Amino acid sequence: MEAIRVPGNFPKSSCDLAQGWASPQHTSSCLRKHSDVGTSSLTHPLKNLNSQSGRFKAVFEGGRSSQFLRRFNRNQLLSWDSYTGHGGPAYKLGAANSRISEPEMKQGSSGSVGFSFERKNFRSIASIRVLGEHSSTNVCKSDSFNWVLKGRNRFCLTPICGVENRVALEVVLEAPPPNSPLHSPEAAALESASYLESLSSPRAELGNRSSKATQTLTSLKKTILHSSALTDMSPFRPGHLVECFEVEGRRRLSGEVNISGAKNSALAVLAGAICSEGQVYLEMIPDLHDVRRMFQVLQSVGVKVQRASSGFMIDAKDLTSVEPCSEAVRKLRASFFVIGALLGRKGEAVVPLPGGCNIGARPIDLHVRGLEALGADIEIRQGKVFGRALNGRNLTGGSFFLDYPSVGATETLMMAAALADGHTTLSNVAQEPEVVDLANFLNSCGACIQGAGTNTLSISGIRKLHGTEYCVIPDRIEAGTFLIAAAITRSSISMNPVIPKHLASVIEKLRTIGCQIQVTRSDSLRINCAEMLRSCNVKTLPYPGFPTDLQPQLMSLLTTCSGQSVLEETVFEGRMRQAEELQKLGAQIKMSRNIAIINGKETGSLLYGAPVLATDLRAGAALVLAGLSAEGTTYIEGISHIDRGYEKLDLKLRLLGASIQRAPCLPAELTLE
Ligand SMILES: CC(=O)N[C@H]1[C@@H](OP(=O)(O)OP(=O)(O)OC[C@H]2O[C@@H](n3ccc(=O)[nH]c3=O)[C@H](O)[C@@H]2O)O[C@H](CO)[C@@H](O)[C@@H]1O
Ligand SMILES: C=C(OP(=O)(O)O)C(=O)O
Repeated sequence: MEAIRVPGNFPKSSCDLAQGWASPQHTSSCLRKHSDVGTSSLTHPLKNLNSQSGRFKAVFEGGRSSQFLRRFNRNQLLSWDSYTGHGGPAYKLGAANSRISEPEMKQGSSGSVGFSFERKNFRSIASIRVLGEHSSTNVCKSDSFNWVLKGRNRFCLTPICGVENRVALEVVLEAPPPNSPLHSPEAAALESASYLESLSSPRAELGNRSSKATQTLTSLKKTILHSSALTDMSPFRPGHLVECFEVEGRRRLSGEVNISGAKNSALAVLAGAICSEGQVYLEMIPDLHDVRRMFQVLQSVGVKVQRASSGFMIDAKDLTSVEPCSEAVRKLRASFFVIGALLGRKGEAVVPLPGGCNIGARPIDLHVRGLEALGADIEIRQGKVFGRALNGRNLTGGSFFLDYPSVGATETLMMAAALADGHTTLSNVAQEPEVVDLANFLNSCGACIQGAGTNTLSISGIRKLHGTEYCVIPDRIEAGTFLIAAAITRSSISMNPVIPKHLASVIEKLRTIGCQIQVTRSDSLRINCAEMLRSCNVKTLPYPGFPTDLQPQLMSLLTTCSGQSVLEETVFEGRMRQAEELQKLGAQIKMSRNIAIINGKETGSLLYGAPVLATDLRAGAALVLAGLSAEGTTYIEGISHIDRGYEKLDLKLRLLGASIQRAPCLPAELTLE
């Protein structure tokens, strides 16, 4: 491999800080102030490199000055792409480091530079390694830099340790052989990295999610982004290069993590917005693939969706169709719940059978039978559910007992009954916080729903619902995932906003195994974990029992606890597929149907990094957590599942000090060849 050294020469006094680390603001001002210093030059002409040579190494010294990078640019092979000293691309691209606390991230970030590699010399970037080096008296650690692939031949590098007087970076680029998949047009899949990083605008990035919807509807009418930009999807195609998470384990986490709005509430409330004929302003809507797909579902029946202020404005006044887009519906479970709202509003609906996590059969019989009890005629053919009010106009109130307290069926029927003629009683309903959130939302639109949070709902139908402003609850499953992340890494972290009551069963189990959890404010939690945690037995149940959506993550944790744990999944029959993947990391798990017997030995098992596959959303989260604890590197494929339901999981973990990156990888079926 050829190496090019690029020396920089920056005066020491200007940017030094006593501790060797600066706040981003300080770094930024240093960068601006001294952009005219530095005498970088190429000691080896890059242009002499043979484009076929495969890889080269470039070493930058003193590389924290934009000017320095501009000069580097003039050597033609690297072209300066973007630079900001304060709150610009570094922020937007999600550059993060454990040493930058979240409030600092909000205000600005250290300098970020984008590099473009001209294609005449390098066809594409296969991988980048950024290495820190000792320089002068300061130590620059390798995790003091962050990089993001921005496409086939562009990447963005962010030196977090901008205060270092003399910094050396080593960037290794590999130009793959001409027949590599990277050279095919499909290499555009690499751009998914930048897509994922750019999912939210800088303002939305870890922003103040706890703020309530305070703006008036009038001011919110000044929307800032049109809806077409809200539903862009990643260009993944089967068989092409995909992203995986690369997790370096055995690092402690610290700091505070910001919890997003609840996925399952947001999706239900978005479906519920169809019930309203007024303008609905929603806050705490997380930026997730599932939410974007839900926007597509709404838009396909004529609902207007616009980003407004820090939330979204939804206008379902003029519905143009009762048949939502099949492609979007088939990608998530909650999309199906719109059938209740459409039948309620229009007296008819045609909704494809839904998708969602592959965790069991997931029938819709309770939805169907419940709708029939409300006066709908339902027929299922060609993968679609055709429903219409028997009287040709509206649904009518009725009584229905759910054989199982299904979350989705309760939500579907609540929406339908809210608009039906007359009174409805639903018994043995789900009591999950997301069900209560939907009821609160519909009531804020003028619906009359009583009993949410108990096992019986009493609903008086109201023909027309009005607009509202509503803030979705924080995601208890995301919060639970971070609690377990702290436990599996034996760390101490805080989180906010949360509703501690929603996590009661989870907190209780974590305390049983030895974690200390304090409710520090009404909406904040802190967890401290000792080195030795002990086993426990857990069974998933409908709320307020232990949530099935945290079972896979808990399984990862229990593999590291001393003694034998028995974990039973009772909600979904196929939700322990992560066990097989955890075994690849060395976990001692014996499966018997839906029961996992986990042996953590006397001192708890040590996991070892390996390539694994996320088979669904929470299984993916479980593997990330296991990777955080494992010795070595864990590569997690199938992370599109994780992006369905976690808002920037990797960025949030990095902010806590984890080493987790998105990296391009060949999907399993290609690597088998
Ligand atoms: C988008 C959303 O909110 N998803 C959540 C919702 O899924 P979802 O609403 O699909 O889950 P349900 O509560 O409906 O499912 C629970 C059980 O009931 C069964 N069932 C369900 C409906 C039906 O008509 N017939 C039937 O037999 C299911 O197969 C499953 O075994 O609740 C689950 C249980 O808390 C969570 O894991 C999901 O994250
Ligand atoms: C199972 C889940 O989601 P969905 O119901 O959307 O598949 C989940 O959130 O864990």
